[in-house]
Amino acid sequence: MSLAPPPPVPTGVATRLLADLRAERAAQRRIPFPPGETLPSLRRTRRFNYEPLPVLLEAYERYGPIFTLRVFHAQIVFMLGPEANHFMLVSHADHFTWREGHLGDLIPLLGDGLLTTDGPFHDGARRIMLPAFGRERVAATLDTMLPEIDRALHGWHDGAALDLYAWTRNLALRIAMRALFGLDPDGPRARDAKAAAQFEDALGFWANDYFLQVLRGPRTPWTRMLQARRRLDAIVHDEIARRRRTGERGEDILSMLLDAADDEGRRLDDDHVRDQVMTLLFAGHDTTTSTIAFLFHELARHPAERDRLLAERDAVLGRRDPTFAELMGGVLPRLDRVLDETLRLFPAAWIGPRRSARPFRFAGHAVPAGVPVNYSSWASHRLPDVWGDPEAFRPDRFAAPHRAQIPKGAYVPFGGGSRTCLGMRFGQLEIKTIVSRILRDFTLDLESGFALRVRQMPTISPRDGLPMRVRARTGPR
Ligand code: HEM
Repeated sequence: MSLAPPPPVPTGVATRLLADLRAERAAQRRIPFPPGETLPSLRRTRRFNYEPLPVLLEAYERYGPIFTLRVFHAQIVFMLGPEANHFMLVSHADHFTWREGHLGDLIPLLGDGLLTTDGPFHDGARRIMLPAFGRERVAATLDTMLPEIDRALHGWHDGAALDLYAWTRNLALRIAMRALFGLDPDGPRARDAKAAAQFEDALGFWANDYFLQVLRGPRTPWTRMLQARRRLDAIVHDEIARRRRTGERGEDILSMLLDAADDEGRRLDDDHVRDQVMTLLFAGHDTTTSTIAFLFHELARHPAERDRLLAERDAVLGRRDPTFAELMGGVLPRLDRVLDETLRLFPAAWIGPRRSARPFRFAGHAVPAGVPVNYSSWASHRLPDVWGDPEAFRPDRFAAPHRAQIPKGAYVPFGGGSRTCLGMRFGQLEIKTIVSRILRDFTLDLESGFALRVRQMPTISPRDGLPMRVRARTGPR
């Protein structure tokens, strides 16, 4: 027995645009939107597309924790700050849907995975998948990560120049291919090596300017994305069929999902397994990669923090690799704080797009049903009335006495409530393992003159990569 899939969502640009406009008009007739900037503006739209953070912070300053901005064609309600995050993620999470929000744009690539579904279908699938992300399962992935990191570090030497973002992206994709799909990029099956490239091709769609994303027809980014999806699907379905036929199973998530069932014996059918694994790849790849790049960017700009981190690593681990318990059990508190602070300044999944499922009130304003409502961890993490000196990189804000003073809902890099990031533990482990392994032998400096620019689609990442210079560490440890 499998879960009944949700109804399809139209993906045509014109259909979606018209549906948005109709929903907006119907909603507005009943309840006016919260105050804000609601007239169409190409300038605002472009600015939001390229630098959303200042746009959101300026609007917060002007209108408070709830406001409306017209971006592209649609009026979008934004809710920022601790109370807003708690409202959307925890206390009133059932007032919002994901599938009808902008995450629905991902359906053509991801299908009906956790990011694009709601209600019993989502909750049932999440229950079936949860054991695959339990402590022991995630701990076992360390055996996949460490050799891959060693392989990727081969060739690093004192003075080498590299794009750390591109390096990490390649490494994280190889880890994901093994840990999620059980595919071996160096194995005898040539198609295993191709899967990563197809996925990158498909993902490239969201890196296009929005105005290019809406184009349809031959040779458009849309068509290229669909072609890459078809090729990737062929590989994944072939692998699912092979595992079903042979009974072969491994430590990877795909293997687990093929046999997983909930208490009532419900299972994921093959299409659903495909959608979920693709969703995990999508949700985990860019987020992890960007976080590592941002972390090394901040360490390079704050040598005193870097030195403290190196001292901790050397004292606890010397030259050996960390264990899962050490990485995840608070034995390396500096590493934990540096990661927390990196995710405060640069929470990769920076926006949580939803649609209101019913009318509600927040902070004295009414919001109609059926309209886009977003929270933003990125903007919430930079509010000056919540975070002292919000632009400064200060890992010690997460040290024990200060951490307790962070208001509930203020810090949400992994979302919150019953839909908190499913891969949080896996992502944290991967990031800490890679960072800690690099720091065993190397430090990294920014190329002189480099100035970080952030790209925001679909997750935030360094727009121009991260050119860095390797310095080999010397001396006993
Ligand atoms: C630093 C790394 C990561 C960050 C910052 C991050 C952040 C997030 C956030 C903020 C959400 C909630 C989005 C919302 O509320 O709209 C989320 C959901 C999710 N993440 Fe992550 N993520 C990371 C790594 C991963 C990894 C490695 C995986 C998978 C292996 C993953 C899988 C998921 C899934 C499946 C969901 C949807 C959960 C649900 O709706 O039930 N994430 N993530």
